[in-house]
Amino acid sequence: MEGLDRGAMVDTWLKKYRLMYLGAIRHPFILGIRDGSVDMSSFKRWLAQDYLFVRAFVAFLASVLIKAWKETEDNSDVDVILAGVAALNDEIAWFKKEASKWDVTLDGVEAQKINLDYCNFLESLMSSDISYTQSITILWAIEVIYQESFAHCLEDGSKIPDELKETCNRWGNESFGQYCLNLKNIANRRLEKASDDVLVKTEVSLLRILEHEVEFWNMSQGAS
Ligand SMILES: Cc1ncc(CN)c(N)n1
Repeated sequence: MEGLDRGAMVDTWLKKYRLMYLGAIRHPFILGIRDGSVDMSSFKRWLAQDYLFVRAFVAFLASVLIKAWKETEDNSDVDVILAGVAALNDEIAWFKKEASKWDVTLDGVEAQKINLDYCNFLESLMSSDISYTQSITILWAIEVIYQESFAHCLEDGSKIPDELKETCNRWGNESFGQYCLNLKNIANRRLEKASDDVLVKTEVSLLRILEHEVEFWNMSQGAS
């Protein structure tokens, strides 16, 4: 597409959809964690539903890993994604531990419709018809929304209850921030050389991710 600085496509999109992005990273659920006013039943609902989402996300991440292995020349992209797979392994263990701390049952918990819709969308992105460029950009978007949301909870002036600090650290810590930056750099590098068709498909799916993420927070606060 003419007139676009493709080297920083992701940044261009973040500017273009700034309000939607802010809706995802400054959602009232997150602001409630930051100022300590969060309703604990919402937090518990989020915990159980996010555990289910993360199990689907593992499969999505595996699909991105396979695409990176097939479509890149050296090992650097695969190594970045592999670090994400390792982190997700810890994340699953953390969800189980956190759930038992809050007396939340994970076995047999049913996904709510909003969660199911999101997981179905994620599954559609695992198809081999979806390019590596689109997949890695989507992976970055999903991760950076959590990273920016929870990092905000840790910024100056926050009043997070002690028992939620670990949750905020999980996604708000510096090394997760670096992982997101690595994903963003890969996405920008790929988008620079992408066809117009891939660019359009990626932009459309990015918008859908923003919508699903906002809906996910809404669901945590009781929307169905
Ligand atoms: C809904 C959602 N979005 C993103 C993430 C971060 N992996 C997550 N755990 N859950």
